[in-house]
Amino acid sequence: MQTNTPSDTAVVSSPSSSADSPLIDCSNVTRTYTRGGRSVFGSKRTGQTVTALDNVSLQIHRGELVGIAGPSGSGKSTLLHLLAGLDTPSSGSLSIVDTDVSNLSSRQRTRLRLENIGIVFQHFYLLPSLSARANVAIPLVEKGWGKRRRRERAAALLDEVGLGDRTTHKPGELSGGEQQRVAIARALATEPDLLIADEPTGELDTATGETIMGLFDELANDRAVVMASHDERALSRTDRVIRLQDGVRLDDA
Ligand SMILES: Nc1ncnc2c1ncn2[C@@H]1O[C@H](COP(=O)(O)OP(=O)(O)OP(=O)(O)O)[C@@H](O)[C@H]1O
Repeated sequence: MQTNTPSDTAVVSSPSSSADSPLIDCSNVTRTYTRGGRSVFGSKRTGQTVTALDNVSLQIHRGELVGIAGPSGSGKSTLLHLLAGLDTPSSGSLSIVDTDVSNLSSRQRTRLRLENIGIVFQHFYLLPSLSARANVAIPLVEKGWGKRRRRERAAALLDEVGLGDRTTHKPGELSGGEQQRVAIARALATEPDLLIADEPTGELDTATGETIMGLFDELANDRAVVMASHDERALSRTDRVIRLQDGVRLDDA
């Protein structure tokens, strides 16, 4: 388990933040990559430098279900990783849940994610040897909760996503849609304000994808849900879609 210094906990937003302020405030964000690390130089491709995101601005509020779309290589994952606090911009400003993430250390971003952000991936990433309930409880272990409290909370979350009768099943005994719902329940364990999902319906058949989108729609009532997707059917269920091409927002171009 990770121990946190006082400066780590200081990054967590205060509950006094305004209800109207955006959960995500991204202003003129650029992210460049180089093969050996990040670069401060370059536009588009210069030698080994790639501009994956180019001067992107957006705001996302509580209550919104927002899609991020674009062709392969357009910068969706790069943007999602920034919004999830997994990465920091090369330039520009990015605030997540009233916290300026631009200059946070990796440890401080870990803390921010644990307190405020749930993440769902295309491939679920459940631990195969653990029950659905134990998988959902993993973030609560990191938060230091006792076993009984963790089990109760995990069972309640599985009930919330319609898997109340599957708590002791292992991932291998569940369908793809059920596994994704376990992954969503796990992402919700710490009651995050922000749920980030990368291709959440990519592994699922159409009907199961629809079920997951219905769940996201409900979950966005009292938090923000942001999902990157190639799936136009899933994107049509969102409140709005931010479209990227070559790292640029199409509606800004
Ligand atoms: N770690 C990295 N190092 C170097 N270049 C990278 C890195 N990650 C992404 N890129 C490049 O940045 C650009 C955007 O990539 P990104 O993965 O964000 O696109 P994407 O829209 O998510 O694509 P896909 O739909 O195929 O997942 C691409 O040109 C990609 O090759």
